[in-house]
Amino acid sequence: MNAYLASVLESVKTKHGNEPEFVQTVEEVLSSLEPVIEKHPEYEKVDLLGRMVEPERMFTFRVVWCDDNGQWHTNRGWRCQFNGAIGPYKGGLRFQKNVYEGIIKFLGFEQTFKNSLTGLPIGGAKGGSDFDPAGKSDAEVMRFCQSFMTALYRYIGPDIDVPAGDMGVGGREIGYLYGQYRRLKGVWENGVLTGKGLSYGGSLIRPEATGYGAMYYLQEVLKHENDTIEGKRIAISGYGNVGWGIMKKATQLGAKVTYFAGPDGYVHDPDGVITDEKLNFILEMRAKDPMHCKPYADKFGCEFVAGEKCWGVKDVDVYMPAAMQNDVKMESAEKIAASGVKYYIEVANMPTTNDALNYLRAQKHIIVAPSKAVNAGGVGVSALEMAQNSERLVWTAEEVDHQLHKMMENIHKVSAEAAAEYGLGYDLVAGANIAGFKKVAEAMMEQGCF
Ligand SMILES: NC(=O)C1=CN([C@@H]2O[C@H](COP(=O)(O)OP(=O)(O)OC[C@H]3O[C@@H](n4cnc5c(N)ncnc54)[C@H](O)[C@@H]3O)[C@@H](O)[C@H]2O)C=CC1
Ligand SMILES: O=C(O)CCC(=O)C(=O)O
Repeated sequence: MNAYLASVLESVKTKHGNEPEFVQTVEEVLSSLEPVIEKHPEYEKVDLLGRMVEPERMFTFRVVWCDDNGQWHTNRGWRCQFNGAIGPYKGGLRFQKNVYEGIIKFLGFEQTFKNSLTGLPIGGAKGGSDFDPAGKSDAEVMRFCQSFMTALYRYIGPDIDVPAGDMGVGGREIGYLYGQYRRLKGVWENGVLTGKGLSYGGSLIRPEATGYGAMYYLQEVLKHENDTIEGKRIAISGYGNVGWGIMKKATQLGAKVTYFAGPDGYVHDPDGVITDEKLNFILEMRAKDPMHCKPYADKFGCEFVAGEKCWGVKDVDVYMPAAMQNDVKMESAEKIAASGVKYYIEVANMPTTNDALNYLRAQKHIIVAPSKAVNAGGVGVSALEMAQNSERLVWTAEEVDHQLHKMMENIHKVSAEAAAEYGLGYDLVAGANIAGFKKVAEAMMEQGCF
């Protein structure tokens, strides 16, 4: 690694030794940037990379709420406004027990490059809380969200910072958050949040956008390989918002999800999750209990393998981890490589550890696509929601879907072109990092040092 890159990485490791996920993503991105840094020695002079790995600001706040039994609880909330060089800060909120600064920072860093790849004017941010919505009543979630927004509302706005959903934050939470924002500000500023309900400014297709976008990206990879989507069998992890979108779009395109994994094990449905009955059951199942997918196997008479992941199954054509970070470690990567599968398409944010990712990229028979490109359709449609809110218009589902499709084609194209420009062949991982980096770097260079 070039000396400047190595020194930036070393300093991140020293400063953030207790935030391994953040160190991991920085290492992954920087390891792709060597040829760009060699070509642009001016970046070192202004310490562009040193500035890029430091959030513009990050804050922590107390969130106090009362449960249905009258017991009060104290959680922590965070917002990390990572990089605003190309647009207002933009990125989701994650409510999950294990959330801490390192998770929020890793997600904010990834978001900066992902948002740049969409081609739209949105900077990178992320936020969340160590609050776990699982098992809480609607009233408890509402009180939590109201308290969270009371702490956050001064620091966000349609032209400042626009949160959205991520794990544990869906339409219900966004509704409560927006209600509290409106109550506190006394203005109609629905562009302050995305992923809203349709009755108050949400965009058609936003709930499906990340999964649909991932499938459109997969189609571009298949086209590149002179292959087609028809009949492809897909194994995924996660059956949340993103997994469900993949299942729906796969069915529409003539492919099918035949394996899906949850925290309790994995389901094998050789017929595929393709009927409305099955897709709706998934929605109900996750609303009731996001930790168990076995009820699907019980209901539809499929095989369920408890406590295992589906990485390594042989009768699929595509793997798409769509649950959480570091879901695929070295041991799973070896099984995936041994299965002979050709397409490894990351969907969740950073679903693969760096050693596993590098191992998979080194396999000649596997094409690896990186999450920050593949899942960018979600935030991309969030930006389209912001555009609709600004013009006070509502676009049709066809219009949004069309724009999403074009966006995903373009993300694949610019990533492949960036890799080719630096002599890296069809390396979609490096290509996405370089293409995402270039726009942010140019904007930072033009705006001066701060
Ligand atoms: N919602 C969105 O629009 C976007 C989400 N993402 C990323 O996609 C991933 C999934 O997000 P969502 O579907 O929105 O979240 P979600 O909360 O709706 O669903 C997460 C899913 O992961 C499963 N899961 C949790 N722990 C697991 C474990 N240990 N093993 C296997 N499965 C497990 C849950 O059962 C659930 O099905 C996350 O990494 C998120 O950051 C990325 C871009 C946009
Ligand atoms: O829609 C958004 O603003 C953010 C989506 C998100 O959380 C992500 O891209 O990881």
